[in-house]
Amino acid sequence: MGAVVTTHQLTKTFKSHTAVDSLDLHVPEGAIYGFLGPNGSGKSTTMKMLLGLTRPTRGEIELFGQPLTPASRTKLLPSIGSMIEAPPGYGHLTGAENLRIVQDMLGLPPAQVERALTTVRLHAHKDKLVRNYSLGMKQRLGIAMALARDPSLLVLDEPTNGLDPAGIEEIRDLLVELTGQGITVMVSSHLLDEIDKMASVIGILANGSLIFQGAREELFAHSIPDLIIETPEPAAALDLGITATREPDGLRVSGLDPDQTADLVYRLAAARVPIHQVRRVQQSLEDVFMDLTGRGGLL
Ligand SMILES: Nc1ncnc2c1ncn2[C@@H]1O[C@H](COP(=O)(O)OP(=O)(O)OP(=O)(O)O)[C@@H](O)[C@H]1O
Repeated sequence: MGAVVTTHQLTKTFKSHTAVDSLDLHVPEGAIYGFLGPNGSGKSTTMKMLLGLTRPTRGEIELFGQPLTPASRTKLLPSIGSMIEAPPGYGHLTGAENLRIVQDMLGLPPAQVERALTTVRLHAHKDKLVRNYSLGMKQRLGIAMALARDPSLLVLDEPTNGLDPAGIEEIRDLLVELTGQGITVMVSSHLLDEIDKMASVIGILANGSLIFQGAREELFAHSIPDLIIETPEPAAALDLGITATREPDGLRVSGLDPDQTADLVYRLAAARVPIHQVRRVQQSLEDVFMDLTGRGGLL
C-alpha cells in the first residue's frame, strides 16, 4: 500500500526544547491513522508541520509521494483538509454561512460544499447560529469545512476532545465512513479507547518520539495480557512458588507467554490444584500504552 504521508527524521525544536524528535511517520493510503500521545507529546506540532503551518527544524516530509517544499506546497496542500485545535467557525454566523466563506475563499463548487454538510449530518441545522451548536455539532462543522475542498487526506487534531460518548461515536462513525469513500484520515487523540475502536494503524508519541508505529494487532502483540487462574485453592498454587497476586476468584499472573502458561498449568495440575478456568484479561489500548510508556517508552 502506498503512503500518503512519509516523514524522515522530522524534528521541531523550540529554543532548547525538542518538541518533535526525529519522526519517521508512515501513513498508509486508506488508513485511519490514530496518532496517540499524552498532552504535550508533540502531536499538534507534528500535524502543523505536515500542513505547512510550522517549519520543521530538521527532516523531510513527503505528501502523496512528493517532497513538501516551498515550490510544491501550493500543489500538495490543497489535497489536505484539516482541523487543528479548536473547531473553527464564527459563532455569530450560521453553519451554512460559515461554509459559504470557505466556499468563496477556495472557489469551491456549491454542490461540493453542500455534500460536505450532508456527510457530517448537519444539513438540518445549517441555518442555526454556530454559537447555539453543541460542541459535537461544532466539531462536525469543522470537519465539513475541512471536507469541503474534497481532500484525499484529512488531518484532525483531537476531534473528539470534550465530547460525550454519543458525540464520540458520531465522529468515529463519520471517520470510518470517510475512509470508505477513499479518504485517508490521520486523527490525533489522547483518548486511547477511542483510537482503539477506529484506527487501523497506530502511531504513539511520548516526549516527541515515536515509540510505536504499526497495525493495532502488532501493538497488542508487544504486550502480554495478564492471566487469570480461577481456582478455589489459591494458597495451594502460591505454595508452589509461583509469582501471582490474589483475585476474587483465584490468582493473576503477569508476563507469561504461551509456553510458560502451558508449563504453569502443568505444574498446577501435577500438584492437584483444582483449576476451574485459565483466561487472559482483555487489554485496552490504555493498558498497553501505560505498559509501553511506563517501561521508558522503548519497544
Ligand atoms: N510555539 C511554541 N513555542 C514553544 N513551545 C511550544 C510551541 N508549540 C508547542 N510547544 C511545546 O512543544 C511541546 C509539544 O506540544 P504539542 O502541542 O505539539 O503537543 P500535543 O501532543 O499536541 O499536546 P496537546 O494535546 O496538549 O496539544 C509542548 O511541550 C509544548 O509546550
